[in-house]
Amino acid sequence: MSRQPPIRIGARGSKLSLAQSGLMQARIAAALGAAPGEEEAYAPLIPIVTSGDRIQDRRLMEIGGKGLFTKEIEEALLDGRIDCAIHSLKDMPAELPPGLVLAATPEREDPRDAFISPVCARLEDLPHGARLGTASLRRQAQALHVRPDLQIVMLRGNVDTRLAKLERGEADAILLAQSGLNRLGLGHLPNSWLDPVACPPAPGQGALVIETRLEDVGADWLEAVRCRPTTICVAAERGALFALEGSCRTAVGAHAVLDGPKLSMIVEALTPDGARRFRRQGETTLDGADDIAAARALGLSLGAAVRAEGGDALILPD
Ligand SMILES: NCc1[nH]cc(CCC(=O)O)c1CC(=O)O
Repeated sequence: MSRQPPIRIGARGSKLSLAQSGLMQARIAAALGAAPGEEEAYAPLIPIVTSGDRIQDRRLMEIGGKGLFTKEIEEALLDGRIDCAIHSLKDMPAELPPGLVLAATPEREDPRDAFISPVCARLEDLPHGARLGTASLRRQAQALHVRPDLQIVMLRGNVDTRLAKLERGEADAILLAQSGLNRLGLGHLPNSWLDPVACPPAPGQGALVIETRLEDVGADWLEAVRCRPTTICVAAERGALFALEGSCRTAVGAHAVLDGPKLSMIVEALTPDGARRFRRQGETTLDGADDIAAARALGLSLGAAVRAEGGDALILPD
């Protein structure tokens, strides 16, 4: 017998995290049989502050990596204080603590990176030596690959903070995930988007994921929010991440698309300065037997090929 309501949802306090948790709260409550207005009774949001939320001024990788946004939430899950947590899939490390699982992935939002600038319409059009604000090693390397003249300025913080820094002139342009902007009601801000094949986004970008304890993975309410095509695509992308030992210290992009039974994907990794880029494209036809494993295998093999070619040059030294 799986857990009955209430299903307590652990939520970080950032605006984006609250927006994402709010979206999923409505879906989960509906799956549990809640009528409109009963969301808090069926699926209450439990606020949790993480170390990552408290530290805003240094690069993620310098302060301990992706795990900083998930550690306190995962402790609450393991202690039984909450029953699930909603994350951006791209923020999840390749491996989870024992006892926890990424239990369900709903429909993916727009996976692309968006370009926002008061100066010009596209990344390619930035003036020589312009300042691109980002704290993401992948965005830095991908931008420098096409525009080695650009100056990268560290622009960390949540979406609002980064937009405010752009407004104040701390950078000439920034790159942000379109999905996050959409969820915050700011989807109209970008001037243009990076092509996801030419410049693949982070593995899993645009997808949310529900993390639970292992024993709850079969619950009916989880089944109700799963999206099969998204699950297949992100299995491939996270396979590539795993093969590349992806962390905040490697610039890895992966983008998978499912068209009927045909799964195609592109994987790339770059040296942090963007000077060298290693890419593999591949596809497989899914036969319905174990599509998620087949998708992950495609990502693993393309990722391993990129890793073999790029070697240690792909990893940012300490
Ligand atoms: N690293 C920050 C982060 N984590 C998840 C998102 C939103 C994108 C998503 O849902 O994948 C963002 C903002 C951004 O990259 O612009």
